[in-house]
Amino acid sequence: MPVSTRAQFSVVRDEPNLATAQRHRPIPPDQEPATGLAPSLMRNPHHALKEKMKALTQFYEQHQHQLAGARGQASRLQKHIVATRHPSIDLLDSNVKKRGGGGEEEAEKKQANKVMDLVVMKENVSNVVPMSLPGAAKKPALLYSTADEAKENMRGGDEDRVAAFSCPKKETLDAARKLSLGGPGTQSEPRVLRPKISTGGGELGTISEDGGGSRIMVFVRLRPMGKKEKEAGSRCCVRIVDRHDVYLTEFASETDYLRLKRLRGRHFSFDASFPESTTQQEVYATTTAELVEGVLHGRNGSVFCYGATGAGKTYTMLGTIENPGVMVLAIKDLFLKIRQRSFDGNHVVHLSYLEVYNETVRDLLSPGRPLVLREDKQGIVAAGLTQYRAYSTDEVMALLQQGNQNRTTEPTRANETSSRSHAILQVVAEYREKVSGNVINRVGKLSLIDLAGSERALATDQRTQRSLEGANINRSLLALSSCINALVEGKKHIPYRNSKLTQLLKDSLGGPCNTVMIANISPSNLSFGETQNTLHWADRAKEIKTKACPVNEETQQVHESETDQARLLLELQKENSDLRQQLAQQKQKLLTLQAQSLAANNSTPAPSPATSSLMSPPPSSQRRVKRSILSGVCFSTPESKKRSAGNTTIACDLQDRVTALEMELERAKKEHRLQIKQKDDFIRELITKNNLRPLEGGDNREKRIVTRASLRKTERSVAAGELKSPSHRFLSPLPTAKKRTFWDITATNSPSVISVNGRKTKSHVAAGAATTPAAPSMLLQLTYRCFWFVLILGPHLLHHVSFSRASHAEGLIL
Ligand SMILES: Nc1ncnc2c1ncn2[C@@H]1O[C@H](COP(=O)(O)OP(=O)(O)OP(=O)(O)O)[C@@H](O)[C@H]1O
Repeated sequence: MPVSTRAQFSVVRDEPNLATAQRHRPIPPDQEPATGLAPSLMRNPHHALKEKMKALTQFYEQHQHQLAGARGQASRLQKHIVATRHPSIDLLDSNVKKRGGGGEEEAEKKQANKVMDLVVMKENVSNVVPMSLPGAAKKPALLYSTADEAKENMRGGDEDRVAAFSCPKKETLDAARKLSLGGPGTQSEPRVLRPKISTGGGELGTISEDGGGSRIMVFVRLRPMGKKEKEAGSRCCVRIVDRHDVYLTEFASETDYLRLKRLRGRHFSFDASFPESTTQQEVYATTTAELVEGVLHGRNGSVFCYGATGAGKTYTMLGTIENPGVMVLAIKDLFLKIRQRSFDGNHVVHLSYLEVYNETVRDLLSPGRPLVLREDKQGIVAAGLTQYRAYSTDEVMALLQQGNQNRTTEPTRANETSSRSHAILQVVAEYREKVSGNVINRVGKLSLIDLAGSERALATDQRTQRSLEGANINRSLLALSSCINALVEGKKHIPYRNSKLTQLLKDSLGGPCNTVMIANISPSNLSFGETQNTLHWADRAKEIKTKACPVNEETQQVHESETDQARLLLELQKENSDLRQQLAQQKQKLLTLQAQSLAANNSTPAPSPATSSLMSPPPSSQRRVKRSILSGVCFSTPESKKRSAGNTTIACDLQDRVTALEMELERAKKEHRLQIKQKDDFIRELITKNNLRPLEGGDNREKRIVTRASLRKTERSVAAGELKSPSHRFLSPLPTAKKRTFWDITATNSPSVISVNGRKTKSHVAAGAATTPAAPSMLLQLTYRCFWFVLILGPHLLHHVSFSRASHAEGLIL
């Protein structure tokens, strides 16, 4: 075994004098060392080293043995933790897998590290120890500050005292945090486990049926990861378990070496939490359907979406054409149910839509001057706000669309179509329902609120206008947070007047109203601060109790005659709607036919500008058609009576136009035929005159003008005065004469330039025909054929025909 000189030297250093002596003189075997060292050692200094190595090996083996024992305990602990593990681990797993980091072994190692790190998470460790853990009852929970501390404690046999994750600790009188400020900085708050709030005997998550005092229902919706977020390499930091619990995990920054590989997180619990795959219909059914039912029973209801900018509030409330949101679905449901329940079909639905932008209230349905808020018996009202009466879902949709076009949206860094205002849609429904012989008049109000995004200035934009908007948005959300705090703490004074938004939300928050809050969150770890903030306030809002919601209804005694009348009215209404439907179908058919005929017309050669201007509808009607088509696509609602009526009007217009155009064409055809006849007569007359008058000069006598009329004359002579069929006119009048080809047309007999009576002129004069009446040139024949072809072709070539005829005749005359 090689012995290091240093080791050797160290021994020598222990016994310096002896070593020096040994080095210089040999020790006699019988001499005992006076130093107390073993003679063997004295004899062989390497021996001491061997002994030391042996001792070290033994110590090492012991240590290994202890380590193995500790590992066994750790793996047992790990198994237990995995069984009850925090979903954040799954999040981290998935993120690691996504990044494809390392092999299996490495992943296992990472997993072990993660488990350890999670164990030492201060944030998530609470003083609640799961009952399943041995010794849980007798031993207090542990808070390990470092991984080493945790390991040490485990080694000491305290591994069974490791706490599980639980709800975050919460102080009842929480320091007033402000809603809009977002960002981290809330990590070190002390938390206590909050007991679930009972809803007055009702199940958690239900709206009180008897209208008794209830609490705000709070739901959380997680949106899918955005494209930009994916591109920025963000990781998912939210996990929803059992559609109820939300686990939020903070990944330490890669540059934060102190907390590298550590996870911090929080756990929240809501009435329901929706993962990213949840459909709009599901969200509506869980959050708002019950509220709509309440409205139909005469109770007021409010739904508002809260969350950071770009978290999906507008998507949840409005949605898209393909996936309509809560507003659209609620209104559809409302109309459907009213129609089903209305005793006499005389329901009234009023609608108003406003926005709070930069602390001013504006009417979205008829934009104009800012509105002033006033408080009267009904609560806070915006003076001068337009109340539209809507008769159908489609009408509401159209108004909603109109309102949204007027809403202030601007692209920000966080969201390309960021809503810069809080929008409130209010629907007041009034109808009469017959319940056990009595007619009940019910009035309910539904408020649907899409708040502007809570944001930090950096998340949006630094430009002045955006900053101002952001400040105002934050101001109103700040006021909202103060109101929530005051309501939760049961204060007498609730500062509703701090902002326009809170004034308008007074009824929804602390008034007699069933209220639902939907907190929208993003899954990206880049939005961790905002998400945590949103969840914090959503969690806080759960504690707000609303006042008892009185039922707004009036019972009326109805006479039998009145019932009969109502029944008759309903029957008539039904019949009327059936007839309207039939009419709409008929008109639809008519429209299709007209479209087909228009298409057929369009497939013919393009008409002249004049004709096309005649045939095409005026631009205004074109626009109307386009708009109606667009509006038809807007929402996938049933055909509205109104729209079909509009379509029908357009169809009738089109029909009339087509008929007028057809008549005009017919008249033009007649006129044209008459003109041709007149011209033929005129030409014939000319020829007759020419034949009667002897031409000047001998050669010239033989010259004669070959016209269609003259040909006809020849034909007549050939057929012994019989009138030929028009097709016959195209035959050569002299079959015996040599047939000329197109190429026989030379400069001499070309109609292009010839001399008649000493004048150069363009004409179809057969100059070379000396003896016999010359056969018409090929060009002439072609012209005739073209002429008839054009004549037969119809009205669309009318102008061409007239032009060629005119020029032809002119040439002949000349
Ligand atoms: N559940 C969802 N499913 C699919 N896409 C969604 C979902 N939620 C939001 N989005 C998309 O995320 C983007 C931002 O959503 P949205 O405009 O609703 O955010 P916001 O919270 O209203 O923002 P702001 O407060 O700035 O108006 C949109 O492109 C939207 O289509």
